[in-house]
Amino acid sequence: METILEMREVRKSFGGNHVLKGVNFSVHPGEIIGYIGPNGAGKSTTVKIILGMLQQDAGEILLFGRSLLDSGDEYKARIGYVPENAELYETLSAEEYLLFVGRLYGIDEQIVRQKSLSMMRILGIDAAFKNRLSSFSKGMRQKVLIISSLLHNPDILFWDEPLNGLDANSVQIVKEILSELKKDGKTIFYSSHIMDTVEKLSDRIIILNEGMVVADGPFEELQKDADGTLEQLFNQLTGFNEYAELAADFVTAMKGESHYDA
Ligand SMILES: Nc1ncnc2c1ncn2[C@@H]1O[C@H](COP(=O)(O)OP(=O)(O)OP(=O)(O)O)[C@@H](O)[C@H]1O
Repeated sequence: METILEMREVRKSFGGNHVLKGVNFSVHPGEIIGYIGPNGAGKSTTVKIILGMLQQDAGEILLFGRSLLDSGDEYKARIGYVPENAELYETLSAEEYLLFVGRLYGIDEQIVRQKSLSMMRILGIDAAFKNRLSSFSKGMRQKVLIISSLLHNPDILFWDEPLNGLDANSVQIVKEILSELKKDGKTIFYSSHIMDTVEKLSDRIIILNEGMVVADGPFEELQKDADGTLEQLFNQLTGFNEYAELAADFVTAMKGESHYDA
């Protein structure tokens, strides 16, 4: 089957911290992939490597059929990225920020203004089009980031925690938008900690744990081994079953009754 993205034995360490220990997976055009794992598992690191923001120590990445090592920068015009913790230019208005992003992609100003305003209207934030981003709430900022990642009509989306800060209604819209984008032939690679969304939305789920892919398949297939929800499967595969004990320890620590020395 044709692939749009291939990770082959990708490794990355920060000092002595071995974050990616040989990551392998493939993504096919038009798939919605949920990339999940515990905090610090290396999800954002993986995406940053694919986007050329970090360099892997070893392994190969093929995007659009070419190794990233000899792809130059042009491939980035076909990618839409929502970073996990984006710094927006606070002093710019949403309009100015989106025009700035549009300019980076070489899109005509009038088209950017019209697209931005329409998308903002649909997401319910068009009244703030001319307001400074410093006045935007967390969810409003997230919506601006989502819009900015789509202005250039990319082929593949890398959305890191796209539902961050969104209210339940907005989550619903964004989920539907992802389904529409899929229908339009886009490939979507996203990470999220909201397990029931990942379970329902993803064609395939890739679970990263301790630097390795520990599960890769449609939920229905993964479920055969777990016989439960994605959350239960996630807990099982990441070896996490002592939450009750940890919660009790946490409250003990809060009261200053913990046995750990400073
Ligand atoms: N620039 C960096 N320098 C040093 N260590 C880093 C750097 N970026 C990431 N790390 C480390 O790499 C590990 C993986 O981080 P990463 O942000 O990829 O995790 P994640 O799976 O996206 O986590 P989360 O679910 O919390 O967002 C963490 O231990 C983190 O501290």
